[in-house]
Amino acid sequence: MFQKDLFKDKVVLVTGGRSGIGYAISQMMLELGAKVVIASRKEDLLKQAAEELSQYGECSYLACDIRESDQRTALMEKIKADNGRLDILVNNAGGQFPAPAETISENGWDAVINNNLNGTFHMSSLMARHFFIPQKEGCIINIIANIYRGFPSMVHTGAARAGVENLTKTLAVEWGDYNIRVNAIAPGTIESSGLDTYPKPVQDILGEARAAVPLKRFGTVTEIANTTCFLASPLASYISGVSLYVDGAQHLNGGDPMKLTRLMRAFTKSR
Ligand SMILES: CCCCC/C=C/C(=O)SCCNC(=O)CCNC(=O)[C@H](O)C(C)(C)COP(=O)(O)OP(=O)(O)OC[C@H]1O[C@@H](n2cnc3c(N)ncnc32)[C@H](O)[C@@H]1OP(=O)(O)O
Ligand SMILES: NC(=O)C1=CN([C@@H]2O[C@H](COP(=O)(O)OP(=O)(O)OC[C@H]3O[C@@H](n4cnc5c(N)ncnc54)[C@H](OP(=O)(O)O)[C@@H]3O)[C@@H](O)[C@H]2O)C=CC1
Repeated sequence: MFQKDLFKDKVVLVTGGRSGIGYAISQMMLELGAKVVIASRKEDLLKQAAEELSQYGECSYLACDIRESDQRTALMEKIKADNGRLDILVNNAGGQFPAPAETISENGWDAVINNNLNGTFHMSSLMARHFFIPQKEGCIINIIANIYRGFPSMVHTGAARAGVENLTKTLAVEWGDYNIRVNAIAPGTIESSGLDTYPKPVQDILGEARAAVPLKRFGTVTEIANTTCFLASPLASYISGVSLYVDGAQHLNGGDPMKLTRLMRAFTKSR
């Protein structure tokens, strides 16, 4: 759909690029000519993904927990040593667990905030200071979630993603001085490996949730990759500071938002 060499010679970092949405983004970027670096925690799976992705172009990897400062620095140093620059950062790594708010422990809250909010900000700041600001050019895309009506069953990630939505606006303004564009994508429910990690109550409501989406289906990883490539490309050269909902209008009408919370309460009690 895009011009074949759209990202020729561009260096792209995709966090969480070993699976699901991040993998699809990495594959599409490679097919469009970019050099892609993927990073996530599980080194074996990451290595395997980088080997598979190498059939589409130049893909390298480094294990990195985005919550750990020394690991983020090692990633930045590798990109500098291998490529000397970075053009596009896709903050896709993230995750959470469904749980009624009253059951979330302090550590559970902190783990999710550190993952989705702190990890995203620190990665953006590091890459901006070392690459985008000196280059006077850069592009950041933050993958968030559908938080339009809060996020019942996942209060921690709702708060974290709202923080990222807001920092997207602030950084777009502050870093406009350096010709850095910053945007976010809010996927609705996407058919991806990520969904398989969720417990039974989530699996039980998926049919009903799918039917409640105005477009009557969940999204695909390719649809999120398409949007990422559009926002990262010159086609979007005047777009900065926006959060684009890619969700078949699910944020406007997506069924009973409390159903999962009620099921999770019953599920938690039964364990
Ligand atoms: C209709 C459904 C719509 C869905 C829309 C969204 C979909 C997606 O986002 S799909 C992508 C999902 N993928 C993932 O979420 C996978 C990644 N997730 C994680 O890695 C975890 O959720 C994590 C962020 C919490 C992992 O952090 P980590 O530091 O590795 O976690 P620990 O095991 O050390 O636990 C820390 C703390 O958190 C508590 N905790 C972890 N899991 C749960 C759980 N399922 N339920 C309750 N509490 C949990 C854990 O107990 C620890 O707290 P303490 O016990 O108090 O120490
Ligand atoms: N699928 C969906 O319906 C939706 C997904 N999202 C978000 O989109 C993103 C991708 O999700 P999806 O592909 O579906 O799910 P996956 O679970 O497949 O992807 C999550 C990726 O993030 C990596 N990751 C998680 N935590 C860390 C960390 N601390 N440091 C580095 N890497 C990490 C994981 O790798 P590893 O385990 O090796 O670290 C994995 O590659 C996530 O942020 C997710 O929350 C948002 C809305 C809906």
